[in-house]
Amino acid sequence: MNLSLINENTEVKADLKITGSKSESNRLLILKALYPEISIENLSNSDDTVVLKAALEKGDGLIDIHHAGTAMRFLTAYFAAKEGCEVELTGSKRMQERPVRLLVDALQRMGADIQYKNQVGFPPLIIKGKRLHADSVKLKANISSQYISALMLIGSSLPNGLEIILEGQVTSTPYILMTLEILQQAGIKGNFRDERIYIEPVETVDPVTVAVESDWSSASYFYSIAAISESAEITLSNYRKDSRQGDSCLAKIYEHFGVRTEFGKNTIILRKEGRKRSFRIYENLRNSPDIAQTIAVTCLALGMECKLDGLHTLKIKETDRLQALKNEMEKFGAMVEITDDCLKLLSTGSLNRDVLVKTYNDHRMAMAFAPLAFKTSFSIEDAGVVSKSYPDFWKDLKKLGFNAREII
Ligand SMILES: O=C(O)C1=C[C@@H](OP(=O)(O)O)[C@@H](O)[C@H](O)C1
Ligand SMILES: C=C(OP(=O)(O)O)C(=O)O
Repeated sequence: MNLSLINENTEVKADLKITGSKSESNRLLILKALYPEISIENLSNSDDTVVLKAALEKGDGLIDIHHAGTAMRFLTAYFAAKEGCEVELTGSKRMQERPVRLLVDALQRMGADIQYKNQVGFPPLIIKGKRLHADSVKLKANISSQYISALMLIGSSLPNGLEIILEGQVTSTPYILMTLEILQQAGIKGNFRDERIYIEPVETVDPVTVAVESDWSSASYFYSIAAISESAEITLSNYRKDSRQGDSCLAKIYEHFGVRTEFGKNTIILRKEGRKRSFRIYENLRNSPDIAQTIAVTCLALGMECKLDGLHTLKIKETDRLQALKNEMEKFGAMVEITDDCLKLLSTGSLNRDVLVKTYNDHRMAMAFAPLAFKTSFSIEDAGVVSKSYPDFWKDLKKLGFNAREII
């Protein structure tokens, strides 16, 4: 499905309830599989959560998790430690290019039986679940925090718990802290000090209900909309000021673009307050890589320059996001430079019209470019990709007055 987009209504007022965080949901689903006493509220309706839930229910044989990175990494650890199960864990063509070697190596050192079906280091994986006995494991921490979270999630089910010693510069740290906080909320003790994580062994937990906060990465597109609009009052629920999602740093970052966040009881209200504060912004996004595309496109729409760095993980996500951003922003007339971990938007003249934005099977490409509809008319290819994290995205955008029309 390709969508043509335009929004001539530059004043937005809306009230939306965004689906639960897929990161929180996917952690809780793994924990619930280990400890059925856990109940979950506000579970995400994203494809990535739906496939993870189905995989846990299936439990053996061929399991295809499509594009879901957290599902691939969390399930690798989960099935490796599940005695007696036999699974071939695979995913989309892109998933078969996203590395898992560091995690598989660590699990193998812990006694796991995992083999690569095709290329060493990449899915599909053939996993024969075993009781793992290791107490301690070392892991390089600069490629993906998902490997670390995967081990943390199974740590408490091992006889002596698990110590994880992190090597190198830790990336996406808030996701590790999110895992720890969710474990603690479920009644599992653990700590993370310096480069060492420790998760205590736990056989059963007391019945507990954990509420998933709505997804902050999904909220980023409304921050961008507020920034680009003439006036905005967008109420989003359910959000908390003391969020465990690192992308809640949006509230601070979007002050540069004149967007103020008001925290209510379980809502945030985004208001456009006058003009952007500068013509150039610099952000290191090592701790919040998923909002890089949103911020880059906000700058493009507002004719601002930006330097975004700490982006070394973007090349191994749903697509090479640095290259994809450069390709698509340049179609609008921007000058963009990229390196292995940095994107610089150098200048934008007047925005070209009638561009076709490619999405590269990446939900965030579609959603990040959508707010540009305030400034120019263009189309988005394969717009259905948004369902990976936010299936109702286009429906919600229409509530804000966006004209999104399906084209052939
Ligand atoms: O643990 C998680 O839920 C996630 C961790 C991050 O990945 P990396 O640690 O690979 O950067 C993030 O980009 C991804 O969308 C979700
Ligand atoms: C990178 C992402 O997801 P995953 O790694 O779980 O596929 C994302 O949602 O932006």
